[in-house]
Amino acid sequence: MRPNGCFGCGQDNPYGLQIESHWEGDEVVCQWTPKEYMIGPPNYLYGGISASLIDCHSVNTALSYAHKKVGNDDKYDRSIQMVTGSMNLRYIKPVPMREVELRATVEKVEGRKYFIKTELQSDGITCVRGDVVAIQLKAAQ
Ligand SMILES: CCCCCCCCCCCCCCCC(=O)SCCNC(=O)CCNC(=O)[C@H](O)C(C)(C)COP(=O)(O)OP(=O)(O)OC[C@H]1O[C@@H](n2cnc3c(N)ncnc32)[C@H](O)[C@@H]1OP(=O)(O)O
Repeated sequence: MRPNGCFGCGQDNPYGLQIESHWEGDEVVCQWTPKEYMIGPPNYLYGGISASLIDCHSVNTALSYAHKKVGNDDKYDRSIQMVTGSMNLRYIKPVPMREVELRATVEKVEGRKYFIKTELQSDGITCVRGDVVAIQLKAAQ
């Protein structure tokens, strides 16, 4: 997906998080390591960064799923566009300042709405859980 300036996943945004998400069976997975300055409480990741990670990873999960639904597994179709409609987060445990893993599944699709469940884990422990509704833009938008 290039050029891509998205703050979450854009490889062309040097100030962004530059996450890379990929399918593993029915889940979309991403490993990512924070920079030191992304700290919030002492020793722990800033909560807004967790939110951004979950946001982008979830919307990309929906975007990729929408491509798969029409039999397109490998080519980015710019006519399929997805935005975050809503996001509900539960911060269960503080996130240590080391590698995290995001794991997302598509719960259901209703029309243009994609309901995504994403967990942010540290050492296999779920620290943040997100419910995201990604909405596919109407073709004319
Ligand atoms: C050059 C190449 C580049 C290539 C590289 C690109 C890579 C790119 C990677 C992208 C990865 C991005 C990852 C970050 C994602 C963001 O950051 S996106 C930015 C943040 N989000 C926004 O700005 C969204 C702003 N909101 C909107 O634009 C509009 O409100 C929406 C969400 C499109 C909805 O408008 P609409 O299409 O007119 O929707 P509408 O017809 O009213 O409703 C459709 C359905 O959705 C429901 N709905 C509407 N709004 C909501 C809502 N907020 N919550 C839940 N449900 C809703 C309605 O109830 C309705 O449901 P049904 O009645 O059909 O059951």
